[in-house]
Parts: sequence; C-alpha cells; structure tokens
Amino acid sequence: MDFDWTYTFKLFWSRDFWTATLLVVELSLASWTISVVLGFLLALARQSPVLVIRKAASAYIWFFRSLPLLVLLIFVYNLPQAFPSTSAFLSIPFVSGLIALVLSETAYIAEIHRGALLAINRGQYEAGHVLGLRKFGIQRLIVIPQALRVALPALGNEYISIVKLTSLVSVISLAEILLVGQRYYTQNFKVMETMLAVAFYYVLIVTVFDTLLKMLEKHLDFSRKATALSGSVPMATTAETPITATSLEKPSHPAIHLDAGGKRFGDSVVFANLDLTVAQGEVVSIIGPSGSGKTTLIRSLNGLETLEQGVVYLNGRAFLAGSEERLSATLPRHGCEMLEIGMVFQSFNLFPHRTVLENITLAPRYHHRGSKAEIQAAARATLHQVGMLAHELKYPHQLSGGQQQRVAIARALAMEPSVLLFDEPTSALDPETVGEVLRIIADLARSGRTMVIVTHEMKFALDVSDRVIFMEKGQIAFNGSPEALRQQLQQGDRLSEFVRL
Ligand SMILES: Nc1ncnc2c1ncn2[C@@H]1O[C@H](COP(=O)(O)OP(=O)(O)OP(=O)(O)O)[C@@H](O)[C@H]1O
Repeated sequence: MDFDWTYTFKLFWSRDFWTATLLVVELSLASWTISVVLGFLLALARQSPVLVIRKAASAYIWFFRSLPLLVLLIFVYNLPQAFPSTSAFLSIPFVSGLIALVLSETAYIAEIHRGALLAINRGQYEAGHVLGLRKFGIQRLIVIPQALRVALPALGNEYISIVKLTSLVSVISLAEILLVGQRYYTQNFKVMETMLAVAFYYVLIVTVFDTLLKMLEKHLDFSRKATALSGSVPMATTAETPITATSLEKPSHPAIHLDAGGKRFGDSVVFANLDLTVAQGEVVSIIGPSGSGKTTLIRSLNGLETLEQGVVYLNGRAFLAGSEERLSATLPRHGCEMLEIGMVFQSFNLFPHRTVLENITLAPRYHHRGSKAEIQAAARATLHQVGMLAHELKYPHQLSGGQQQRVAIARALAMEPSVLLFDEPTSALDPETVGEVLRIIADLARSGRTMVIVTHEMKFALDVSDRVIFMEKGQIAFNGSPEALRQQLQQGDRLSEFVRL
C-alpha cells in the first residue's frame, strides 16, 4: 500500500491544524452555548399562554429546521450584497458561521429543552408557587436545574453535531480543519494521508468534549449522589421536642374565608356559591367521597386553581378573586400574602435535585429571611421537630414516603405561614408510614395553628379537628364539630353511610 504515514504523523504537529482545531472549538462552543440559552427561551415561548408568541416560536422552529445549514451559511455570508451596512461584521467568516449555526441550532435545541421542560412534574411548579417564588425564581431554582439534567445527554449530542457541522463553514472560507486539509492536499495530492489527519482532529475534539460532558452529567445526576454525613449535626430520628404553639394573636376576623366561591372545569361545575370560613387557630378537616371537590376547594384557597366566582379573604384582607369578579383586577398580585399560606401536597413535591436541608432553606433564602447560618439553624430546628434532622443531607429519593412527607411538612413550616393546607397528606403513603405523618399533623393541630386538612382518614379527622366538613357533589352537606358528627352518625343517613365505608 502506497500510504505516506510519515507525512500523516507530521500533520499531527502542524501549527495550521492546531490553529484550525482551536478555531473549531471556539466556534462550536460559542454556537452551542448561545443556542442552549436562546433555545431555552424559545422553548418557553413555545409553551407561552400568548398565542402569537407560541405561533411565532413554532414558525421559527419549523423554518430553521427545514433550512439546510449550507444554504443558511451562504445566505448569511452574502447578506452584505443586499444590506451593505452589515458587511463590517458579516464579511468575517467566523461571525457569519456563528450566526448561521446559532440560527439553525437554536431551533433544534429548543425542541430538546421543550422535551425536558415537559418532563418536569407540574407539582414542582406548584411547590415553588406555594412557597411564594416568582416565575423567574421557579425557573432558576427549580425547573432549569432539573430540565438541564434531563436535557444534558441530548445537548451533549447536539454539541458533537455542531463540531462536525463546522466543517461546512469551510464553504465561506473559514480556515477550519477541513479547509486546512483541502489546502494541503491540493498542493501535494496526498488526499488519504491528509484526510486521516483531518479525521484525527475532529475525533480528538469530540472525545475530549464528550468526556467532559459525561463528567458534567454525572455531577448533575443527584440520583447517584451518596449522602455525606455531617459530624457537626446532632442526630435525632424522632420528634423529641413538642411542636410549640404559635404566637399568633387571635384577631376577630377569620384566618381564611371563601365567600361565594364558584369553580368549574369547562362545562363541569365542581362547586358554586360555596362559603368556607376557618377561624384563627381552628383545625378544619374536609371529608367526602371521591370527586366531591375537596381538593379543588383547598387548591382554590391559595390560587393553585383559579376560581370563576367568589373572593378569598386572608386574615381579613381580600387575597384572591374569581376571574369573573370585578375585584380580580384590583387585587394586589399575591406576593407576601402567598407566604401566609403553607401547603403540603399528597405527592410531597419535594425538589429532587436538592438535599433535605436545601428543600427547607430554599424559600427562606429566596425571601431573605436572615443570613444563611440563621436560616440553616431554623431549618434544622424544624427538621428536628418532624424527626428528620438525621437525614438533612439526603436527597428525597433516599427517603421513604413517610419521611418525604415529614420533610414536606417542615418545608411548609419554614416560611412560618399563618394557615397550613394539607391536601390528602397520607393518601400516597404505605399503611405503615401513615401513622408517623398523622402524628406530626396532630402535634401541629394541638399547637394552635390554623389548618385545613383534606383527608380520607376518618378517625384522624374526628380526633384532631375542631370542625369537620363533609362535602358531596360540590356542596357542604355537613359542617360541625366532631361531637356533632358523631351524633349525626346515629341517624343512619348518607353521611353515616360514607363514614362507615
Ligand atoms: N384539572 C382538572 N380538569 C378537569 N376536571 C377536573 C380537574 N381537577 C378536578 N377535576 C374534576 O373536578 C371534580 C372534583 O375533583 P376533586 O379532585 O376536587 O375531588 P376530590 O373530592 O378531591 O376527589 P378525591 O378524593 O378523589 O381526590 C372531579 O369531577 C374531577 O374529575
């Protein structure tokens, strides 16, 4: 075989090739980084509630995914013919190449981000919302870190495609690796030897960056993270200190009051003209058959569901108004009011990419509730209350369901809300772990907190509540003390039928 290996090996030390390699790295990294950022914005635009923005984003993606990169490159590079004022920067091949690559790659990467965003559970957004985080905060602290982890393998793949696509930029005379190779073999006709060197440089770049991306992927993979144990933290696994009474004064107005609330999904009315009043320090349990509207009612109290009619008053102030109420436009955008209401979800909705301690401190740090040390000390005290201090450095996936729910309770308590909402807090738990969560909630109930609990645990509801509400078909069929409920049960009506189920 007539193959000049010596010549090929010499090309591995060629200054021209190394300069071209550096150029390819710069161009591909710049294109990828800009496209990752713009692609994310485009993916958000693609999900925008505003139709025009959504359509414009879709049109962009459709157009630039349809256009071959080579056509785009030549078009951008020659744009100064139509617009001479652009020649100052578009006549530079690196700039034209970068613009064409970004225009094209943003469309592909937006779809990768969109897939990752769709993979984030709605509960993550809701958990951020009830902790009073604004839209940007939810994206920055909760959604982007998780979406990035989901998208990273595909984004890494896209980087590799970009490295290879840079070879097309040779068409506009950018001295990248392929063009350097072409210049060499047109002088000496050693095509195979030169192309082997060209291949070497591309493979080198891809291998180095593939390894780096895999390392980053591993670093971001919280599901593989082992728990480090802190020696400075006192270990406690059970709640050792009783949950202290809140120092809330008892003003005359109710803690929370829904006035004539109405909610429907499409044509299906969940409830209409519904009133609910919860006094300061009162514990109210809402029971009722599946589909009676309990969850929708409790979620309407903090804006997770938008009411059509009615007004929610929080500590005497109008807080939320139905979309069809004239008052809705004049209400302050619920910022600090939101922090007055804590919520514990059926499916916990802990942030999986953050440790137990970080789950608790996220909202207080976001809302600047003190120095980092103060916030952490308070978070540890709350974790101690729920018997989870020993697990502060674990990630949620390393905990049992009951432990996760106890952390979720601690997270809600960390913002010191005046009202706590529980949406079926034990429904997702194994029968063995239900008790540990109910004990914590019962302790909270005894401490004088205002609480609204949607539950299927009848005995628990009767034992801890000041008042029990029985909902059926969107209406309050019973509203009274546990004693009154027990008496009613003697009568053998629909309520007693349900409670005995
Ligand atoms: N996002 C939604 N879109 C459409 N319909 C919904 C939605 N959420 C709830 N519904 C409907 O509203 C009604 C009340 O549901 P809701 O979840 O509030 O009942 P529930 O009493 O809490 O039931 P369960 O005890 O099973 O959780 C049901 O008919 C349900 O199908």
